[in-house]
Amino acid sequence: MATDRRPVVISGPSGVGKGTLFNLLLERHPDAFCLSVSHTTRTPRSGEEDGKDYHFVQMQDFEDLIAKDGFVEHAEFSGNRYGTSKMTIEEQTKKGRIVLLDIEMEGVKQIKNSSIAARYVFIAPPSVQQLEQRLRGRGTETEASIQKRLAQANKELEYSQTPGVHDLIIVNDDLETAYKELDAFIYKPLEQ
Ligand SMILES: Nc1ncnc2c1ncn2[C@@H]1O[C@H](COP(=O)(O)OP(=O)(O)OP(=O)(O)O)[C@@H](O)[C@H]1O
Repeated sequence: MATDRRPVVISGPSGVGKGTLFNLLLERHPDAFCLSVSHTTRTPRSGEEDGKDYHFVQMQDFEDLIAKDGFVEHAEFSGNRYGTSKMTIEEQTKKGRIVLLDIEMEGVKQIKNSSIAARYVFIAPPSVQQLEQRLRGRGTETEASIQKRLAQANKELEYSQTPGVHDLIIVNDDLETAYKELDAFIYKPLEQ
């Protein structure tokens, strides 16, 4: 069991392999982790479940929660709001699970300014060219979306160079090697 129970914030450019690494952690340590479920004001897509994929809420409820300082981070994308509530993190941590958060750069900045004590891992690609290959290989993005993600990736990579932001930067070149580094970091004994 991990002795350091703080939530683990994992960030990195789209397509770098965050989802793949999360899935490996969940698969290899059943019951040890949980993915933080975000709040959103967008309407559910077919197949999405309230409380599992997202907590689907009305705009007014979302704004009330902001006013009560209930979010560790929140942001707006294409007219919809998304956020991670403090209560979600606290409830899961109380249940004995280590909360894994998949958060983009602006959210990382907000969590660092919040009252939540977390650990920060950045996943970097071996190169921007390889990142582009992975995004294309995944087959989920349009050309415009790929270009948008690559432009954003450059900003994320630049920010990741800021000293003191991340506790660990992992280059996801060979997947198994990257996984081992992440696992070792999470299970590293708590520093006295
Ligand atoms: N080490 C690796 N070597 C080669 N391919 C990889 C590696 N890690 C992940 N991939 C592949 O790269 C693609 C992108 O990975 P993934 O979907 O996990 O990225 P992500 O960071 O979660 O992206 P997003 O933020 O857009 O959700 C997938 O097709 C995945 O199988």
